[in-house]
Amino acid sequence: ATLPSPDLTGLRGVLRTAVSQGAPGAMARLDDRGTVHQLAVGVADRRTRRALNNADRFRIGSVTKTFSAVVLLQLVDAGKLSLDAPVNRYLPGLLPDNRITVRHVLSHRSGLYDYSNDMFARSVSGFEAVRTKVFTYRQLVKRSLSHARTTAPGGAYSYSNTNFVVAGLLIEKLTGHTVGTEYRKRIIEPLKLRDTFYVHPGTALPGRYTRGYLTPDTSGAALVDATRQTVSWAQSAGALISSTKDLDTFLSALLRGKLMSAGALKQMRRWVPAGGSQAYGLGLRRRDLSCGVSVYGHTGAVQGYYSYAFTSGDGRRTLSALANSSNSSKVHTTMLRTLESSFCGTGAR
Ligand SMILES: CC1(C)S[C@@H]2[C@H](NC(=O)CCCC[C@H](NC(=O)C[NH3+])C(=O)[O-])C(=O)N2[C@H]1C(=O)[O-]
Repeated sequence: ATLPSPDLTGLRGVLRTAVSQGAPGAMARLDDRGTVHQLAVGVADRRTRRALNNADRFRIGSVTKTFSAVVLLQLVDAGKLSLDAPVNRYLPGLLPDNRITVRHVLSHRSGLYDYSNDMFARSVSGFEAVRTKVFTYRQLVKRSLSHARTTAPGGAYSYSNTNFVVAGLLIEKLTGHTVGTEYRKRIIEPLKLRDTFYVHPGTALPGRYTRGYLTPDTSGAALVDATRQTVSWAQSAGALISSTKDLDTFLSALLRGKLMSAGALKQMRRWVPAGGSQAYGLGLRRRDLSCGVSVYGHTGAVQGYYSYAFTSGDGRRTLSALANSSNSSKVHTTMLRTLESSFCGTGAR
């Protein structure tokens, strides 16, 4: 079915609203069957007042989870991994329950507690305590296992970064390489993603980038420049750097079946309810919009950066957006409306 025409006026209005709500800058790149629209409002740097531009790279947070899922599904295609095998078959003794499978982990149904809940209960001090730290995957899993599980294996969806730290451990065990190497070999180089990097444990963003600003919990307190960080608390769950252009390319290629077999993509698109108008597959979100259109991709929230990368079912219309702000439900809710303007057009409710 053909999509409604994009509402570019509405899209620009959404970005302007996000900036009026406290984001220093907001931008979006819409690729509609090869016709590209790039919009940006506000600044990349509050000190220099340099204007934000779609050429600016940024931290993509949990959009990284989709990259990690792609690597693992390619390993399924290669016969090196079974989605319904226990994680402990590949990583003996890692998890306290042999019933937790790879599929449970990739669909947030493992019951593994999300260690970041404790880590960032106080947003600024929690961030400052870890921003330059380097964790091992096993240290992060250990933090999770110090808490009770949230559900029995295969129970209801319960989002947890721990799941995609386990995904990183699986990638490194099954390939003998770092996740950075596997992202580069399997996704970045084949798709020519020139702005996409995995620099962990480095703290610098390569080349041209936007700074990111964490909103403190205390209303009216000064924004915290969160740009320099290792993102070691997330790694394979959230540490990639990319651009709106590269995310458009990645999500479109994914939904057009360019990154794995049709069978593996079908597995990735087996949905479980994820609250409201959302569903979750394997490292992939489905959002059902007001006009009845469903879009596929992921959102990201890492200190200083809210990111959004979604495509239509046929991968022909793709939107990536960024606000260089975080810890602001107002900005996040507003930025989600970029999807409505892009895929529902003026018919968005
Ligand atoms: C489910 C989400 C939104 S949260 C999850 C992951 N990001 C995190 O788990 C980091 C949370 C702390 C971020 C911080 N918030 C606080 O410190 C709050 N006390 C801020 O906003 O800067 C990511 O990315 N995911 C998003 C996703 O998957 O869409």
